[in-house]
Amino acid sequence: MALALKKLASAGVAHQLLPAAGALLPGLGAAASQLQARRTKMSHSEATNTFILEALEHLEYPKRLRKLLLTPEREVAVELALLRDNGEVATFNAYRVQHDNSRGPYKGGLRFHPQVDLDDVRSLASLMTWKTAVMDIPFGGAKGGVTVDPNELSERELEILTRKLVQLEILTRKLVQALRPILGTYEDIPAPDMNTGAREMAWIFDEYTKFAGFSPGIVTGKPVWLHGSLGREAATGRGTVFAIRELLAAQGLGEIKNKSFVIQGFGNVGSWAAQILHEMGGRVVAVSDAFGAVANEHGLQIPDLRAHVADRHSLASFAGGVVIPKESVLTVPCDVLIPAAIGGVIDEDNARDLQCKIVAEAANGPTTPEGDAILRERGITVLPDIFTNGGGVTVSFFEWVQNLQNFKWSEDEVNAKLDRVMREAFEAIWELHTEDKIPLRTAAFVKALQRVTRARVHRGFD
Ligand SMILES: NC(=O)C1=CN([C@@H]2O[C@H](COP(=O)(O)OP(=O)(O)OC[C@H]3O[C@@H](n4cnc5c(N)ncnc54)[C@H](O)[C@@H]3O)[C@@H](O)[C@H]2O)C=CC1
Ligand SMILES: O=C(O)CCC(=O)C(=O)O
Repeated sequence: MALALKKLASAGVAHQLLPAAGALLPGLGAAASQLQARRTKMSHSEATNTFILEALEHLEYPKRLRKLLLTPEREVAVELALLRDNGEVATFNAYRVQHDNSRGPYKGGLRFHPQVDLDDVRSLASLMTWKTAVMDIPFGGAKGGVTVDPNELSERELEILTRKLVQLEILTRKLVQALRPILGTYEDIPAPDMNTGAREMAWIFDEYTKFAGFSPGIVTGKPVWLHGSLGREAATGRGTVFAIRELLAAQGLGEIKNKSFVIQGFGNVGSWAAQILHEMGGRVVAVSDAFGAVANEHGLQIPDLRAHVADRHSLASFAGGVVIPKESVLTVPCDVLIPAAIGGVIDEDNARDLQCKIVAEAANGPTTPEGDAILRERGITVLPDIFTNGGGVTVSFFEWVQNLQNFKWSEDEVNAKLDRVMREAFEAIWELHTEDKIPLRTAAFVKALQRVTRARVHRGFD
């Protein structure tokens, strides 16, 4: 605690915060443990707030800041109507939550998933605030989502839905904020997340450009031939691998070569992480997606598996491995387990069954607070999501910078810059972790809270 406060003081903030130290956040520890003690499952945002509250116990911040840090600045919910190919009208709920912009424009992905709801998006938006702060890139945090299963929409309908989302967001925010649209190159910049990618980002760019004129920086993760950045598609997976490499070195466990990995989720993040681990000599012994799982204790031939899936074959029909139940993938023995799909998959029901030394959270929010407590107890190191998957938003930042400059960096340049950002972020949280003897997740939240609070306090509250 002392160290964290000392660091805050050296950042020139403590003098503004410490006078209120008498008004320490009372009951924070109690609140966190009450939440943990609840028998019913926490919502996604309760889970995220539990981690924030735990980190706040290491920072003597005045109570008045607590609500500011825990709750989003703006939430917009819209209903999108879509004329289906069969002539019927369907409606979909969509959300954009802007959590914090103390350090820069709101930034965060847009997810199309049947389980999306406001609480989910709220939690993901908060994680973006802490992620951009841990990575030390000048953005805030936001997230968007549409409650839809894109597999049930034709390609034509999906495009219409995306266009409507942008139009309705701008329209709704204009209504709420009188003339000030909430999306903007310097306001709120969406990006890919689950079930969205370069195709959807191209539609968003095109649609927004109709309102505001040529605006490549309005969205990141665009196709490379349409103002996207080289390296963005692979960036989250690549950053995850860099994060694991740093941890292995810091723990004296050696290199990625010959280590074994299991990956849940074989979409953008999971498949790129698998590819890069494979190129570095790692053995990916099992992978799963929403429909099945495949394993090979000698290591799957990842380039062949990626080609197999790209050819629209099911993952489980890959001949180079054996089919296993997809639920069992988390408990396959390995050095490093990489959840790279949905949230809340490691919980109190399965955390005792994991057979890995490290969990590298490529997904957002894959571990519940209850699951996290069990992993800590078992001595399994968790590389937290707000650092591990920060490579995506980091290269989004690079894409945005290139767009602002109308300039293009080489892929090597992008990857080298990503490597440096990941290393510096790791060093910062590793230092707190070792000096203050706190888990890496808590260290990451403490570092992020310090950076966000410092910016907010120095900007003032008027
Ligand atoms: N795309 C990006 O740049 C970033 C993504 N993330 C996070 O990474 C995770 C994955 O995102 P993407 O790869 O972009 O999504 P994606 O849509 O490309 O792929 C998701 C994968 O997860 C699988 N999946 C879904 N439900 C599953 C389940 N219940 N069990 C096993 N597999 C399941 C899908 O079949 C698919 O293979 C998400 O949590 C996302 O928020 C985080 C940072 C950036
Ligand atoms: O690339 C971005 O701006 C954000 C990606 C994202 O949604 C995430 O990191 O969770």
